[in-house]
This record gives sequence, C-alpha cells and structure tokens, in this order.
Amino acid sequence: MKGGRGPAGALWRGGGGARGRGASAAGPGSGGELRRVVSDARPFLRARTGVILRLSGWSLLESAQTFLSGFGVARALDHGFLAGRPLTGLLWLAVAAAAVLPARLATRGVFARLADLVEPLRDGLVRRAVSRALSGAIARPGDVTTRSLSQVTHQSEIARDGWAGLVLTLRSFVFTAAGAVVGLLALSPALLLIVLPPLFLGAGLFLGTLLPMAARQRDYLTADEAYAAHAGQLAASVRDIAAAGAAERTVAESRTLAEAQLAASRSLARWAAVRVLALAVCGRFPPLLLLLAAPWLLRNGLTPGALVGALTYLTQALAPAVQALMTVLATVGGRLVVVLDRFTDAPPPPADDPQPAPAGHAPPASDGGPVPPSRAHEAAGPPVPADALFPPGGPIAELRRVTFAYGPGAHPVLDRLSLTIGSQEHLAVVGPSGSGKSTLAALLAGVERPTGGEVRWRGRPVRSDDAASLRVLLPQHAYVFSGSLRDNLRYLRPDVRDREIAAMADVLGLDHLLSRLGSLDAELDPERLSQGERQLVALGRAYLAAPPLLILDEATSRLDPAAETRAELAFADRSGALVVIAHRLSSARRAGRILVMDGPHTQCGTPAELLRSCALYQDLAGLWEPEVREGGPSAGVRSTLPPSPV
Ligand SMILES: Nc1ncnc2c1ncn2[C@@H]1O[C@H](COP(=O)(O)OP(=O)(O)OP(=O)(O)O)[C@@H](O)[C@H]1O
Repeated sequence: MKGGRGPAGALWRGGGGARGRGASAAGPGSGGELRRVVSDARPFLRARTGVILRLSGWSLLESAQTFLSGFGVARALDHGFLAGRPLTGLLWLAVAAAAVLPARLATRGVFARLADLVEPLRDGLVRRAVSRALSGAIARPGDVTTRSLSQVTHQSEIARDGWAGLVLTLRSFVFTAAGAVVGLLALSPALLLIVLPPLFLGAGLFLGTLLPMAARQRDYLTADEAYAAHAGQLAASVRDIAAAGAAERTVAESRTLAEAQLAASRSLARWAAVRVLALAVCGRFPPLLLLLAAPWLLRNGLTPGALVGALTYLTQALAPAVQALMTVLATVGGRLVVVLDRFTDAPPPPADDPQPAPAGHAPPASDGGPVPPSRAHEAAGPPVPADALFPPGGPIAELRRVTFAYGPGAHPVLDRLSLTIGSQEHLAVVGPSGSGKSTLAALLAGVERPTGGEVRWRGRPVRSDDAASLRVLLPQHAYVFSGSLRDNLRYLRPDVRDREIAAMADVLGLDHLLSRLGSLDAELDPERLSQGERQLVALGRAYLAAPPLLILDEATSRLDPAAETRAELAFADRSGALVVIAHRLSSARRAGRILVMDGPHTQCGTPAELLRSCALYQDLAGLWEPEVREGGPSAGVRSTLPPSPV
C-alpha cells in the first residue's frame, strides 16, 4: 500500500515496510498518534529487557536514598531527640544524609546504561529518514525535501533527547515513589490510607488529560499551520485578491481561521487547567491531608517522628518527582510523540500517484469555500446575474481621463486615457512591451485604482463588491489546481451542468484534452499539463462563468494560432464584452475595435482605420504579417517592437 507505515516497531528499529493505519491509527486529534507510538515502542523495549533491568538495578539505590530520607528523620526524632538521646538523633540524620552518596553513584550508572536505550532509537530514526529520502528521490527526482534533512539532523536529535529525558524522569519517579511508599509503610500503614487516595486520584486525572491534550495540541498546530499558510498566500497575492474583488471574502476567511485558532488555543488552555489541578491533587493534597489528619493519627498511635518522616517523603521526594514527571510528560512527551509520529508519516508518493487536492487547493464548495489567492483574480464565487445589479444596456466599462503611475514620482503609464467599452463589444489592445496593456487590463478589472480620473462599470464607479459578478480577468499564467477536471472547470460557477461543460469543450476546443484525460472526473496534475492546456482549462472556466466583461491578458499566448482563433471566436460569439490583450495580428484583426498603446499615447479605431492612420499599428502589422503568413515557429511570438511615435 502506497503511503503506508512500517510494521509495528519498525520505526524504533529504523525499518521500512508497510502497515495500514488500521484501527489504532485514528486521525489527528484522536490520540491515535500516542497509541501508535506506544505500540511501536513495545517491541523496542522488549528487545532491551537486559538494559532496562540494569537501569532498574542502579535506580534501586535511589529508592534506598528516598527511603532513608524519611525513615532516618523519623528515627532521629523518635529514638533520638524526643527520647533525650541527641547523639542517636544525629546518627540517624547522618545515615539519611549519607544515603545521598550511593544515589550519586547510581546516577553515574544510570547515565552509562541510558545510552544503550537511547542511541539505538536515534540510529533507527536516522536510518528510516535516509531510506525514505532515497526512495522519495527515486520516485520524485528533485523532490528530496528539506523535511528529510530536518529529520536526519534536528528531529532525530529532538527525539533522542526527548526519549532520554522521559526515561530518566519516569525511572526517577517510579523508584522515588517506591522508596516513599515502602518508607510510609514502614512508619505506619495508616499513612498510606491518607496519602494514596489523592495520589491515585491526581494520577488518574492526569492520565485522563493525556489523550484530549494530545488531540487539542494537534488541533492547535493544525489551526496554526492553516492560518500561517493562509497569511503567506495572502502576502503574495494581494493584487490577485484585489483583482477578484475578493477582499471582503478574504478577510472573512482570515477571521474564520483566526477564530478556529483561538478556539483551539482556548480548548488547549482548558485542558492545561485540568492538568494543573491533577498536579495539585497529586503533589499538594497528600501533605495537606496528612496535616489535617495528624491529630487523629497521633491519637491512634502515630509517633511525632513518623509524622515528620511522612511529611519529608511527601514534600521532599514525592511532590518534586510528581512535578518533574508531569512537566516532562506535558512538554517533552508531547513533542516526542509529535516528532516520532512525523517519522511514521507517509513517504512522498511517486510522481504517477494521483493526489487528492490539498486543503488549500480544494475546489470551492458552492457556499464559497476558501479561494487560493493565486486564482482569486479569476473569480470570487458564482457570478450573480449582472442584470440583478446593474441596469441593462449602456457601456459595460468606461475609463474617464484615467491617469496611472506605479509610484508618486514615476512616469505615468496611462495619461488621461478615455475609453468606453460597449456591453457586447470586442476590443483588442495592442502595443509594444511595456506600453501599459496589462496596466490597462488591471485598471479595467478594478485591480488597480487610477491615480487620476475614474473607471466606471455599468455607469457606476468601480466597487469591489461588484467585481465578482461583472468581470473575469484571465492573465497569461493560467491557474489550474489539483482536483478533477470538472472541479477546475466549475470553479467560477459551481452549479454548471455536465451538458454545458460538453458544449463548451466543443466550441472552445477543449475536447482533445477531455478525451486525452478520459473523463471530467480525471484528476488534473497541474505539473503534467502543458502551458497551452492550462490556458485552455482557464478559458473553459471563464467561458462557463459567462461574465458580462471578460478580459484576456495574453490568456491565449501559449495556444497555437488555430486554437487561439477557435477560442477567441467562441468568446466573441457569446454574449458580453470581450477585451483581448493581443499578441498576434490575427487576434487584433478579429476585434471590432483596436486600442493601440504606446505609453501615454494611445489611438483607437477599427483595424482598417488604424492601418490608414496609425504608424505604430502599421509597424506592428508589418512585423506581424510575415509571421502569420509563414506560420513558422515565430508566428506566436509577441512583438518586442520599441515604442514608436503615433
Ligand atoms: N508593479 C509595477 N511596479 C512598477 N512598475 C510597473 C509595474 N508593473 C508594470 N510596471 C511598468 O509599467 C509599464 C507598463 O507595464 P505593463 O505590464 O502594463 O506593460 P505591457 O504593455 O503589458 O507589457 P508586456 O506586453 O511586456 O506585458 C512598464 O514600464 C513596466 O515596467
């Protein structure tokens, strides 16, 4: 099974192999990670029983120290100071203090053994990361991710350190608790009746928080990653968002993501509060209860020395051990589980393995799901019928003495340009590179605001709210996302029927791509489409959306001349205005009117008028004509004519 996990324990041995997620591998936030990691750890630990026994042997010395710390104090009081024998008292205190020395020795022994338990884990993780990186490199050349590098270096170190910390603390807790319990038992079994209930209650409460906290931690990380990804896309796509008039929708999406993050962090905080309570019950309640029960205990035969000895166990040994354990489990433990689980994540699939659309690239739901900003310029939800918003008739768009410069001191790209585009007009815009064609397209689409003058849509000043329903601007670089061909085509109009898609494919020339892919359900891998095919998909999407104003900014530049002609004729035939930034004479000639741009100087007219009166158009036509006639490889190359005076 592609994308599976290694066999149980393979991670800890560093093996590969395959294992389905199975019942224990519940999704994120369900505690599945913890269960997976624990079940993977079992065979690793079983194989190291000898090491664990040796560790335990050394740790017994720590139990002895704990035992003597309380017992020595009790004896010092009862048999020494309170009995009028201070020397005996001092002797017992010296015994309790001397117990520290073998415990220090034990620490050295523990650290020496610890390596036998920790290094194999690290070696296994590194082996696994390297083998995954290599198999990933074979499946997807050039896609050996930084994640592999991070796993080999940083993450395996985190896992090793975390695992070492966990082993040390857990071991210390177990043997300290054992020493304290034996000590309490030796002083008076009644003490256990007071001490054990809150200990068990607190421990139970703490264990009860482990799975929900792991789930909340995962929720929080997921929400955080989603917001970070969203913010990153926004930063890179402000212009596209403005193009789509999607600012409000984008703000709403940001707010939703931020609220999800807030809810996740609140939920995490609530569980953290439960954990603090567990810690208090476990560590603070036993001494408190002991003091409250002291009169009753003393009346029933407990000696004062035993009471102080018991308090020593609780405050000097148990409470710090509980605190350390819970802190380590809450911090290092959580991180360890997350890191180990990342090592068991599915390796990157081979290139021919179709992927489900990632969340951010999912096709939109009809209720207006998240819009990847990179395609936000193409739309913002299904278009509302234009007539519902605007009175019919009249020009669809109008530039009134529009001036535009890219900065306060910059030379204006457009200088007091006036232009009216009829609601059924087909206008071509031509001009040398840098003459301002794309700038004009952006102004017409409401992506850029004029520095001077005004742009109007249907007789009203441009409002970003109207953008989604009025116009589609298709740039040269077509956006196609991972998902089915149908979802890609329906993006601007989710309610579109297959019948309409078939008709569109027929007129626009998308049928070849459709038959190559097999069906509308075929998954598109954007990287496996040619630039021309991507443009066809984007054109099909725009055709189905049928906006009242369609602006093609070299959106057919990667089609061959025949395909371009077919697409443009199909668009010209449909109802609505069409503005084409043309890069071929044939494309310009099809338009009813042509706007020739030469920086701030522009001239507008029919093709015939311009051939007579516009020197730049004559130049362009003269340059393009042989290319069209020859139909050679240069036929589709756009003009790079220097500007010439009109
Ligand atoms: N974001 C920008 N910031 C500053 N200057 C810009 C920006 N975009 C375009 N320009 C400048 O504005 C002028 C017009 O650019 P524009 O892209 O509109 O021309 P164009 O006719 O579409 O060119 P091409 O045919 O090469 O796409 C150019 O001089 C360009 O360098």
